[in-house]
Amino acid sequence: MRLEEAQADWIHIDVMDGHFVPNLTFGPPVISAIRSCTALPFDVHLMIENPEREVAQYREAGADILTVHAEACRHLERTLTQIRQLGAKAGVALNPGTHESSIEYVGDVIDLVLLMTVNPGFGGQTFLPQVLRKIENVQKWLEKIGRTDVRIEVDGGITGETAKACVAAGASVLVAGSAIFRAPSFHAAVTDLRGF
Ligand SMILES: O=C(CO)[C@H](O)[C@H](O)COP(=O)(O)O
Ligand SMILES: [Co+2]
Repeated sequence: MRLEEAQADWIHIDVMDGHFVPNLTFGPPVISAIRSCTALPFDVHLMIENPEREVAQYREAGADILTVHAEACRHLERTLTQIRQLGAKAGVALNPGTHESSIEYVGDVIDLVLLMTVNPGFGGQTFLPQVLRKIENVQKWLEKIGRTDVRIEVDGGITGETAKACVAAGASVLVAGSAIFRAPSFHAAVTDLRGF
């Protein structure tokens, strides 16, 4: 697999339902079909309404990390606990316009915080620099509650330059779509991003 050769650490998979975001991708059958292609962890980003109804199917399909949007969950704590009970790592995602205080009371049941650095729905968008302050705030909050094991992931418009600023602010997982898939060499693109 080309992403393994490129030495990517995880495969980030964007699931969009056409309701939570104005775009539609695929569901568990496609994830299940590609599961046998690689042993790399599947980092599944669920941009779907009411994810609690579907997390078990995505886990069954091969997700290692399941990230749900705080904006899409009526009972966020319950959904994150449900993901952990399924044996997956639980991630919570925030849109650029959502304040970090919306995850203040779920600090005990998360393994990852995904901060969207574009409005979700499409690849190839421009990084929103105002999210850098949110990365710093989340990093400080995780330190305060003694959860420095929780990773901060950034997603959207990540390039060499924006990656550097995100890592300086506290991010440790970089999602890159266009920066890898539009590059002449996947390996060179991953190596570039790993430099930060
Ligand atoms: O969740 C996403 C969009 O909703 C994608 O993961 C993200 O946009 C990655 O693509 P790019 O690096 O091209 O911005
Ligand atoms: Co994503």
